[in-house]
Amino acid sequence: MENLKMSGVQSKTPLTHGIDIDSLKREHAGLRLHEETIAIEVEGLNLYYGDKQALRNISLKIPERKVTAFIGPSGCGKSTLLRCFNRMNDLIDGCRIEGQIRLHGKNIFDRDVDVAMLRRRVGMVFQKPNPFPKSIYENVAYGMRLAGINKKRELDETVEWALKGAALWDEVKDRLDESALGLSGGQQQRLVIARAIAIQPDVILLDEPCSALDPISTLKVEELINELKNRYTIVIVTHNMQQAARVSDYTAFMYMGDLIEFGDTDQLFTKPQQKQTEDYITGRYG
Ligand SMILES: Nc1ncnc2c1ncn2[C@@H]1O[C@H](COP(=O)(O)OP(=O)(O)OP(=O)(O)O)[C@@H](O)[C@H]1O
Repeated sequence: MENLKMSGVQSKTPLTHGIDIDSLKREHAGLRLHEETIAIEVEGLNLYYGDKQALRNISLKIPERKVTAFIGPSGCGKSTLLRCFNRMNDLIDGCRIEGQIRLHGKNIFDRDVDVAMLRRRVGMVFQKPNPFPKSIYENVAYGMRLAGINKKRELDETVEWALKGAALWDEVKDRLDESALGLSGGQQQRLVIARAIAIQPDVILLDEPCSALDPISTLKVEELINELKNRYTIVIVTHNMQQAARVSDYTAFMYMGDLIEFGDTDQLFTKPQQKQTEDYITGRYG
């Protein structure tokens, strides 16, 4: 397995966080990272906010059309790493990055990369649903309009397709002209996901997408993630280890800016290779 440091835990330890991985419906047992097609390859990534180093020599490969979760205690750098993938950190004063991130082989930090285009290919959904104060329809059509698509039929078709893809169509098809702000939090989050997929990205970044949602909405978004991975590469930051175990194929455990362990989710939760990973998933810290 790539990127695993091989010292550490010898035997399986009972997991006190109650993650009963065997009882989860795992369609993806027996995944092998070295057999995957890689969508994003991170190599020797260091990131500094001013003098403070937030990411240390991170290297990992994110497989295409799978769900990869980043877990770890608060402040370990999960969101920072996620934000690198569509260069959102470019917007932060004093942020400096070394190393490479290749999206399908092309370094996203190369001078000739069009950042607006990169962000179309690598969409992002945040913790708090952030629909625009526009109609449901216009929220989903927004990215297409920005791309110069104005034909009503094309817009109608894509809006319907994206809302269906985000498992929201049935709930909103009779109120497309109403304000998106009138939707529930869970519906708003699925709307934001519909807005992201309407422009047909390659990758969807989800930064704690369920932390502001109730359990039923969370379940719907998790089901949606499971469906979307047939078409998109998904990277999710989550505080919730049960959620990482439920939705992801691969998991990266980070601690204080370091990538401690990365591998098949089942393996990481049941047979962690590193003592720090074991301590975290058994609730000894974090
Ligand atoms: N814009 C910023 N300017 C300066 N420091 C920052 C900035 N954003 C994050 N940091 C620092 O970088 C480190 C990593 O933060 P980051 O938000 O990536 O962690 P995280 O693992 O996502 O945390 P959480 O789970 O609490 O969201 C932290 O020490 C944080 O204080």
